[in-house]
Order: sequence, then C-alpha cells, then structure tokens
Amino acid sequence: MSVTVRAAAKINLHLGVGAPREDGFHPLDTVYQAIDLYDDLTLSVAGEDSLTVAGPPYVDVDGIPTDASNIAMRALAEVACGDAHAVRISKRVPVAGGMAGGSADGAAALLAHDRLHVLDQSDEVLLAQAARLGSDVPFSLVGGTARGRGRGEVVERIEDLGTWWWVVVPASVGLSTPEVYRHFDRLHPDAPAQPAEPTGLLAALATGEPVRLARTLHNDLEEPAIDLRPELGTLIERGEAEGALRGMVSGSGPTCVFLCAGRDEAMAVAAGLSATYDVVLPAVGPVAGAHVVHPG
Ligand SMILES: C[C@](O)(CO)[C@H](O)COP(=O)(O)OP(=O)(O)OC[C@H]1O[C@@H](n2ccc(N)nc2=O)[C@H](O)[C@@H]1O
Ligand SMILES: Nc1ncnc2c1ncn2[C@@H]1O[C@H](COP(=O)(O)OP(=O)(O)OP(=O)(O)O)[C@@H](O)[C@H]1O
Repeated sequence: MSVTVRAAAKINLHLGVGAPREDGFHPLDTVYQAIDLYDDLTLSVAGEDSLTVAGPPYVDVDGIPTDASNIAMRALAEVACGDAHAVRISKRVPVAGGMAGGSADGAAALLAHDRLHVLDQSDEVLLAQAARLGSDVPFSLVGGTARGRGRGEVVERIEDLGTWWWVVVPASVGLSTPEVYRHFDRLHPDAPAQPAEPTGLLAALATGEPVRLARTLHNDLEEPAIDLRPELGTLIERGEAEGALRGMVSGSGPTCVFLCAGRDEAMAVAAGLSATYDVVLPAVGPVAGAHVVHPG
C-alpha cells in the first residue's frame, strides 16, 4: 500500500520584505502562485526509514539530503507515531531555486502520511504542522494564488480566475535563501518594519490581463539576488527582449520567471531563450496545492 502526492512549485508575484523580527525571520507580505511544475512523493510503510530521489538532469539530485534532514523526513518525524516509512521523490522543481521545492516535498509528506494512515486530519491541523516545518510549506498545501503574511506561513486564498503563462529558467547552481535575506539586510539596513503591500497587484490579478499584472510584479529579494548573481540581470533583460511582458527573480532566486501574454507567446519566448539557456520550461498557473494522484 502506498500513497502518491503531487505538490507544485511556487512563484512570488509580490514579495514585500520588512526589517528582521526579533526571532531573525523577516515579516512578509507576499502573493504566491502555484505553477504546473511538480514534485511527486510516494510514501509507504517500511521496515526502516529510507528516501530516494530521481529527476531529470537539470535537477541537482546530489544536492538533496537523503537522511533525516530531508524536509520530507522532517515532516514525517513531526507526525509519525512509530512506523518507519519509505519515501520516493520524483523531482522536477529546481533545487535551492527559490521555487519552494523542499517545501513542496514537506507538504506532500504531511498529506501522504495523513492519507496513508487514514487519519483524516482537518486542514487546520495540517496547516499548523506545515507552518512548523517552514515558512513556504503552508502555501504548498493550499496552492492556487494566495496572500502570505507573518513570515509567509499565514496564508489566505485569493480568487484568481486568470490563466497566467510563464517561462521558467532555472540556474545550474542554487542560492541559499538565508544568504539572500542576509544580503537584503546589508543593502537595506533601514528597511521599514512593515513590508510593502500588494495593493496594485491584487487589482491587476482581478482583471485577468497579463499586461496589467506584468506592471505590478514586485520582489524585494530581486536586488540582493542579482547583486549576488549579476548574470540574472542579463537573463531578465534577454527574456524581455525575446517578448516576455516582464521577467523577475523567483523568490530568493536564482530561478528567473517570465510572464507572457499567453500560451503561444510563452512558447516563442521559451524557444528564443533555449538558444542560450540549457533549461527553459514553459509553465501555467494557478494550479492546485498538494493532492493525491495515482502513481504514473
Ligand atoms: C524566499 C521565500 O521562498 C519567499 O516565499 C521564503 O521566504 C522562504 O521560505 P522557506 O524556504 O520556507 O524558509 P524557512 O525554511 O522558514 O526559513 C529558512 C531561512 O530563511 C530566512 N527567512 C525565511 C522566511 C522569512 N520570512 N524570513 C527569513 O529571514 C531565515 O534565515 C530562515 O532561517
Ligand atoms: N526534499 C528536498 N528537496 C530539495 N532540497 C531539500 C529537500 N530537503 C532538504 N533540502 C535542502 O534544502 C535546501 C533548499 O532547498 P529548496 O529546493 O527547498 O530551496 P528553495 O526552492 O530555494 O526554497 P524556498 O523557495 O522555499 O526558499 C537544499 O539546498 C537542500 O540542501
């Protein structure tokens, strides 16, 4: 008996970051969107704990711990009541890419555990478990388009009837999320306590018009990420020259994402970028949060 859960990568359409709190975390006002780039996690009961990861060549499988420090194993340690488990992850979300790949696996493990053991816990309980694992994990459960506050873990769904086409360009070497936040602090020692609100973006989302959304995309971690990796600035300019409405760093980076006018435009931008960049992935959002699927 096994259960497979699919969980999506995220983009931050808006990422407002405030001055660090006393606990070291930064207050956020963010708008997440789940896109159709997925990890699948399969869970079964076993004699001893084990974890294996497989993925396409662009996924840095060697950069993923397979011991108790893997976020999927941490999730199980949080909730398991004695049983050992075998975990298989089929990974497509770039590692340390700013797309919440680890968080997706943490959310998938929580949901798979709940379903495998027929616990049928409430959303409230699962969301509280997710918040203990990491700031992005509750959103990985919820999916769709949602506003995140607190340190990102307080998630509120947003009605989003749009279909948004993206082109995703991962980097071959990841960036550390804490390092990007530390660099934000260096660049902005006088950052206000309150993060920037996504007022314009929420209005643009409601119109369903990509040109309007493009004008309101905002990421406070873009500047530190580009300062650490200047080539990301070149990539963003190139994607916009290829016809994207707007390019931006995804979360803490280094993955860059490009909003396009529609499906055909995304395919054209992807074809143009493919001449220079090895991995270029068209994607659409919003999509569902973590959910059970039949193993493929
Ligand atoms: C950059 C984002 O992806 C935007 O959604 C998230 O803020 C990162 O979320 P995450 O990877 O789930 O982060 P966590 O695992 O909770 O924290 C990892 C580290 O990131 C930094 N961190 C994270 C979230 C936050 N609001 N402030 C922070 O300063 C802290 O150094 C923390 O020790
Ligand atoms: N299941 C997992 N998948 C990927 N990385 C994991 C996993 N478990 C632990 N890690 C570790 O966590 C680090 C960050 O990985 P992750 O892919 O979640 O970064 P990220 O997408 O930049 O995160 P975020 O966008 O939430 O800040 C990796 O470098 C790796 O060492």
